[in-house]
Amino acid sequence: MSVKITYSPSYTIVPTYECFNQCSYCNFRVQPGTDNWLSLDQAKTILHQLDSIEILILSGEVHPQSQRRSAWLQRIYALCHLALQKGFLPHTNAGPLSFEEMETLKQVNVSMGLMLEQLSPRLLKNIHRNSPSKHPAVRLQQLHWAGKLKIPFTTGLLLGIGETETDWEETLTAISTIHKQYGHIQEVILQPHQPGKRQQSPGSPCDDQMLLQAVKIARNLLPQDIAIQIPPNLVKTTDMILACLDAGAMDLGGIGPIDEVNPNYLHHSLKTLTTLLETYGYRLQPRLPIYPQYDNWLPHPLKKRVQSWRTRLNLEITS
Ligand SMILES: O=c1nc2n(C[C@H](O)[C@H](O)[C@H](O)CO)c3cc(O)ccc3cc-2c(=O)[nH]1
Ligand SMILES: C[C@H]1O[C@@H](n2cnc3c(N)ncnc32)[C@H](O)[C@@H]1O
Ligand code: MET
Ligand code: SF4
Repeated sequence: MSVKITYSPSYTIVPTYECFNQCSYCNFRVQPGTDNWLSLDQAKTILHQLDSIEILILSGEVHPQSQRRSAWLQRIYALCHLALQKGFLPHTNAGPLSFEEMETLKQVNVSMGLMLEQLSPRLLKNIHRNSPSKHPAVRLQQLHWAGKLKIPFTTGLLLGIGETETDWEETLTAISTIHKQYGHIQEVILQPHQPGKRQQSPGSPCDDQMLLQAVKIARNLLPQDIAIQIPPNLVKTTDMILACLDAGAMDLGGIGPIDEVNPNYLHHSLKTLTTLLETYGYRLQPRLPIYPQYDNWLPHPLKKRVQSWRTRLNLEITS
């Protein structure tokens, strides 16, 4: 029997690129007030033409004390609601939220996410010196709140931003500890930092060997029920994708037409990935943005939608 590797057929919708943080590696953000937020009409046009399952709502951040914060959250809510109406399954990563904001978005998301990145406070002195929402305590608290609210959650590490292997171990151990308390972490993304054309300072890329080493450490430290995800478009060689799978990564994340975070790195086609994996004894299969063990945590209307997608996917896979 071949080993199953999953990916999520996904499309990324960006409510706004504006962000009050300035992470030095970011290729996504624009200055607050300089872009038009995505309107519901624009979103309708986009959704109309898609054949994905997941809609990843990925946003730049409006300051928590800004007068525009509630309009921003309402827009995100409305976009998720629209995606649900059109039959898609939303997953939001809009940076840190208040407890009430998170509770509100739970009603219209099948899962949510936030990268822990790295817990080390050292990074606040350089790459995160102008990014209040990258404070490790703020991000750890998000993981606790998501657990309390029973939100299936995706988090991860950003690799190659000036941290050490000991920092990885600390961050992974923190994720394990929180998961043991609430049981809500469905997957951990190991995200190799790759420089793009728009970022403030070039930074050095996370090389493939470093990623492989991180996969090995993560598989050893994380509980078995947490999946390890790697982004195939950010790994330089297909040999290294395979090496990461051999080391215990079992998911390739969202695959769609554009990687909004790293637009300079194209995804391989699904056909290429499927054939590559097949050749080496793996089976690439689509999955939903919520892992099955969490279906019972969903508000009733969302649970019904998820279950009908599961039936559809099972029929496709077995036919
Ligand atoms: O669901 C998520 N997808 C993340 N993605 C995935 C991505 O946005 C899309 O799902 C696919 O690339 C779609 O094509 C990232 C991609 C990158 O290149 C760099 C960082 C991320 C981070 C996240 C993330 O935190 N959550
Ligand atoms: C959505 C997530 O994307 C990650 N992120 C932001 N910029 C980059 C980059 N250049 N390379 C890889 N990951 C990045 C951050 O960790 C953020 O939380
Ligand atoms: N701003 C959020 C974060 O950094 C999500 C988008 S990053 C391109 O966590
Ligand atoms: S990585 Fe996220 S938080 Fe940092 S500047 Fe970019 S959009 Fe803002």
